[in-house]
Amino acid sequence: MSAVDAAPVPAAGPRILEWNEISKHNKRDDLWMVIDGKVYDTTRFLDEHPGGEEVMVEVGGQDASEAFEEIGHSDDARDLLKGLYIGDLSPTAKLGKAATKVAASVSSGAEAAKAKASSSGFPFFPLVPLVVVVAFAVYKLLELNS
Ligand code: HEM
Repeated sequence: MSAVDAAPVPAAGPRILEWNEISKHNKRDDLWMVIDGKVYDTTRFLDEHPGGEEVMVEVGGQDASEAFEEIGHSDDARDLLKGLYIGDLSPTAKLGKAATKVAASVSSGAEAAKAKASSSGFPFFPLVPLVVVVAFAVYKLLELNS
């Protein structure tokens, strides 16, 4: 074997993966998942997972960050991830997720405000523009009087 053959393959940087590819790997015998923007091939690890196979298959081909964090996995579990790493989620896919999250939190905020308004028995929510108009009128009156 020549010296050239023995040389390590130069790192080409992480493999960038899109959801259309990742989502195909959602089966017991071919199972990927994304945790914090990194893609892991968990197929080999499946039958060793102390939490069982089922929970892993459920998040196969998807973003498992929340599920992974919710369990409160140990540092040992995080170390295991390194051996399963196969690439990074593409930056545009990450942005898409961030946008979805923002939209979801904005709408859930609005839903919460509505729920709050209706649960008090009085519809405060539609009154917001009225309050603004009244406040503006008072401000103008005070301005005229001064
Ligand atoms: C490749 C990703 C994962 C790895 C390397 C991993 C590793 C581990 C390890 C080492 C444990 C033993 C406890 C610990 O050390 O924290 C564990 C337990 C567990 N994991 Fe995972 N896990 C992964 C993904 C997931 C996902 C996605 C879920 C949920 C959907 C999950 C659910 C659980 C549950 C329920 C337990 C049992 C906790 C208990 O009985 O106390 N795991 N996992």
